[in-house]
Amino acid sequence: MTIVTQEAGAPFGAAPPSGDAALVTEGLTKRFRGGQVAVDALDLAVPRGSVFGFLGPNGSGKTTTIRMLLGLVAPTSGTYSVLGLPQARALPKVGALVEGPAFYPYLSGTANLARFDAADPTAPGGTAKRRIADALERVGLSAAAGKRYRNYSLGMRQRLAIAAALLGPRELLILDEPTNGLDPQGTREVRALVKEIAADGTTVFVSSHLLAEVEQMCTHAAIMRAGKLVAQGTIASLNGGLVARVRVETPDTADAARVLGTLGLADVRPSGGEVTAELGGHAPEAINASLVGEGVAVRGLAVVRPSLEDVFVGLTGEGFDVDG
Ligand SMILES: Nc1ncnc2c1ncn2[C@@H]1O[C@H](COP(=O)(O)OP(=O)(O)OP(=O)(O)O)[C@@H](O)[C@H]1O
Repeated sequence: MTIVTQEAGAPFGAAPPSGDAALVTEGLTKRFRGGQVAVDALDLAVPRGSVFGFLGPNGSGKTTTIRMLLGLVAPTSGTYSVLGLPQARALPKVGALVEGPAFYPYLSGTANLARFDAADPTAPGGTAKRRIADALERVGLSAAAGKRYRNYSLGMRQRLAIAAALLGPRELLILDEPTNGLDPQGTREVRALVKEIAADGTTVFVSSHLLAEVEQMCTHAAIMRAGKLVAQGTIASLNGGLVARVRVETPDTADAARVLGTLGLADVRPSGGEVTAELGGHAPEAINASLVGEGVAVRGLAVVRPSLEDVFVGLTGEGFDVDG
């Protein structure tokens, strides 16, 4: 699906090439009445087969972007393409979870999905039973299929919501903050499920305000701040812009700094009780052996790898504040 919109008076642009991308946006912008720009000239490219983390503090424009991609909100300007198909053909191949579906507490998982399926005009009625059983199986709820929804744990409830998004063969699954409000167990269940779904070949586009979650669950990420894209790419490439450092805890900071310098480590920085330096290609155990061999009292030695939070801070000069 390729949707092209225009600013008043502006010419229509060409649809972006979708190539091997599940989602592409070019200059996608949403300005709400009252003038607030929720999404500002967003250029996204989501490769097929990726688990793509759409990361940003609350209020950074994630939900608005997802609503535009699903045709729920009209963009002010810009273009987007879903699975490289016309909208009517793309949407049946897209499962989405935006604001959890309302389930009936006194109905079973199966009965809830049946109601959900019956409300979808694009779902073929004759295969409903099979598709519901398959969806429940896919999210690991077959054994609890006959249990009432109100007796489900938080994780089971969210897995049922994801099952509702998987009631047909999907090439793309879009999940808006799927772990929000879950307990730690439910969060683990949903993260594991996302990985399983992706392993089956479905592209997963998942929004989150949790850096660590995206780092653990995703192959790629885009980082948003105040409606604008800050960075996107593979998790490794995003982190790769920053280098790993070694941190040595020692009372002998001057000696430790000298040894690290002799070994050829760059950017050696001694400060109260510790010395840090760029790890480069050095093996931490070799660094430790050299320090100890030179009589440095090593109390601790750690390799500090850059996180997405460091990337965000490096690019924006701000902390990643989840409250936006
Ligand atoms: N219908 C609307 N009318 C006016 N402003 C809106 C509307 N919907 C969202 N906004 C504003 O647009 C900005 C982006 O909101 P959005 O919900 O897309 O962000 P988000 O990153 O998904 O955050 P959250 O995780 O809190 O939902 C916010 O400042 C929000 O207040």
